[in-house]
Amino acid sequence: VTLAQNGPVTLWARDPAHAAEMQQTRENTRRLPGISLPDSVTLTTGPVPKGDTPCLLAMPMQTLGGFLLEHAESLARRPLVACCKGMDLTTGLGPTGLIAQSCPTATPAILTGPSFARDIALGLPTALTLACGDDHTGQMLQRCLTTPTLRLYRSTDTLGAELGGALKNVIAIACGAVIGAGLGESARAALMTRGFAEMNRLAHALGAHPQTLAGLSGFGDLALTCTSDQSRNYRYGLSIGKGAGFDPSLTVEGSATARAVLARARALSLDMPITHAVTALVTGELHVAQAMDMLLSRPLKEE
Ligand SMILES: NC(=O)C1=CN([C@@H]2O[C@H](COP(=O)(O)OP(=O)(O)OC[C@H]3O[C@@H](n4cnc5c(N)ncnc54)[C@H](O)[C@@H]3O)[C@@H](O)[C@H]2O)C=CC1
Ligand SMILES: O=C(CO)COP(=O)(O)O
Repeated sequence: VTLAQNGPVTLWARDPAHAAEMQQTRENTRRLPGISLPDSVTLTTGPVPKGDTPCLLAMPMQTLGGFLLEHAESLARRPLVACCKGMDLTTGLGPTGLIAQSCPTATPAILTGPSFARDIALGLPTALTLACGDDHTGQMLQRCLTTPTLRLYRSTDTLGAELGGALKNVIAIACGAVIGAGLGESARAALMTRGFAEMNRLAHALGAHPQTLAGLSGFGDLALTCTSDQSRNYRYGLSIGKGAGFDPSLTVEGSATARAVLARARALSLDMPITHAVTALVTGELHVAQAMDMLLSRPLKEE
């Protein structure tokens, strides 16, 4: 919706019936009700159109690998901008890592940072990170994808940018759980801060630039997602804390990502206690009180 201000946009959808419905109503009533699709958005379905124009890949993380393999021919030799946040359970890779593996002739990039889809579509001011290892392509993407209300900052650190977006969702589930369980805002601040330390520990071990985590894609998105009940990850955590049900059709990236991150951390002998606690919460191994006991009873250490 926001990119349509810059020129024509083709919106590809995998479900022909849904594409036809969006074409007719000019609205995505399932995912973004109340927002009109501008006239410059054209709906398409079937094979992804070939070409050399950038493609934005906006789908849940655990479906990205299958999508890349299925459409590899159409996606070759063009910039592919991942919009998803997470770590693939099968490979332990983030979105740009998966793109590099599955579409080796494409140029991987990632668009990430603090932003709710509805805020962007409503034209509310938003700032994001656009990371691309090839800075020439990154500059082109920054120009093409910036709109009057969406301001993009450029980076070449795709690994750091994608780790920030993946890891903040895990911490947001933890924050939702403590608020839902009535454990207080001081506990949430502690989780956000120690969660950020955990994010930095993994990012450093994997070779990300330390400054990237301090930017929009790391600290910025952590601040938004851990404090807003617009966030599905935070709301999922709230439901765990309250012992309430949660709509399973909603995309909650932090749940699978917590498990994928824990597996990578273990392989690197890294201590990630909050990720461990969130994994135990989402798999039902521990209740919130037990997870909190586990965190509080750890040996005392330097900050
Ligand atoms: N909604 C938001 O505010 C934001 C979402 N994101 C990220 O964007 C990614 C997608 O999230 P949302 O769009 O919110 O989820 P959503 O659940 O609203 O929509 C997911 C879309 O992906 C499609 N999809 C599902 N499986 C697919 C497959 N196998 N192949 C192709 N398409 C498939 C669905 O039909 C649906 O249109 C997530 O990684 C999320 O973290 C990032 C920033 C903001
Ligand atoms: O990534 C987001 C905000 O930057 C969206 O958060 P949720 O996926 O938790 O809704």
